[in-house]
Amino acid sequence: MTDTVYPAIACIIPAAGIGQRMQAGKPKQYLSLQGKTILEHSVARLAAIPSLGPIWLVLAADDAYFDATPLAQSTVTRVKGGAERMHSVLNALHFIDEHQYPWVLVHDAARPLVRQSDISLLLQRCIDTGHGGILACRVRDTMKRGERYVSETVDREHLWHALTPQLFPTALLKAALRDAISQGIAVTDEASAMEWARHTVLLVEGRSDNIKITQPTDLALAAFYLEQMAE
Ligand SMILES: Nc1ccn([C@@H]2O[C@H](COP(=O)(O)OP(=O)(O)OP(=O)(O)O)[C@@H](O)[C@H]2O)c(=O)n1
Ligand SMILES: C[C@](O)(CO)[C@H](O)COP(=O)(O)O
Repeated sequence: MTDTVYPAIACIIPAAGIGQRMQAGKPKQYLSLQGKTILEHSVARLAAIPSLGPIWLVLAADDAYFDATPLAQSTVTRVKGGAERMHSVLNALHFIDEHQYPWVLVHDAARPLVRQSDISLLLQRCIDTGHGGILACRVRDTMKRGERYVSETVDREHLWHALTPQLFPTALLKAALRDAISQGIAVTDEASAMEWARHTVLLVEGRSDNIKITQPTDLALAAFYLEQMAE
């Protein structure tokens, strides 16, 4: 990390999901990866970066696991989650003063493998340009549209997988997320709200091993990637 001086950046980690697709019997952010919970890994990735400010951790109102993790003794601020990810992020934004923290970074608890080098690149590109942005990786497979049959092959030339972290000016994200949600816009990530509000969103190419733990096979893949990182 260079000694670049950045404006104060608040961090939000949405961790209030139930991990239904993981079928693990507990929220996937509390599954173990090399002896630590996925949540601990994701928090540690952000906490290791000096340029990032305090963390607002969004937990389910009925979370029954957090207090048993070492994070219960950490300095993270807990916020109550909402019905969907977008509500959880907006709940956290309500506690973040945009004058104190002009930028906010949002990172999924379910993405424990993000590299500091990728986060540093995102910070640099966004703060240097003044535009918010997202880590993303290019689509490498041929993309099809359809259900039971192919209806279309989609040109993948300019297609990306949106990842996290996603980094935006706090005031702009607050307004965009609030307005998009109130108008029923489908918001699956922060960038969707910012695009809807017609703000520029930078695409910052990141590593494809910054996977989101979503389905059962992802845990073994994450363990493999983590071992590769240690070497
Ligand atoms: N109401 C919600 C839903 C999701 N998340 C968080 O948003 C991130 C990405 O969401 P996803 O991968 O969909 O997690 P889940 O919603 O738990 O997964 P599923 O859809 O399989 O239940 C996760 O860290 C999850 O904990 C959240 O904070 N609040
Ligand atoms: C935010 C995100 O991780 C970007 O790819 C993704 O949109 C989360 O989607 P999910 O359905 O909530 O997992």
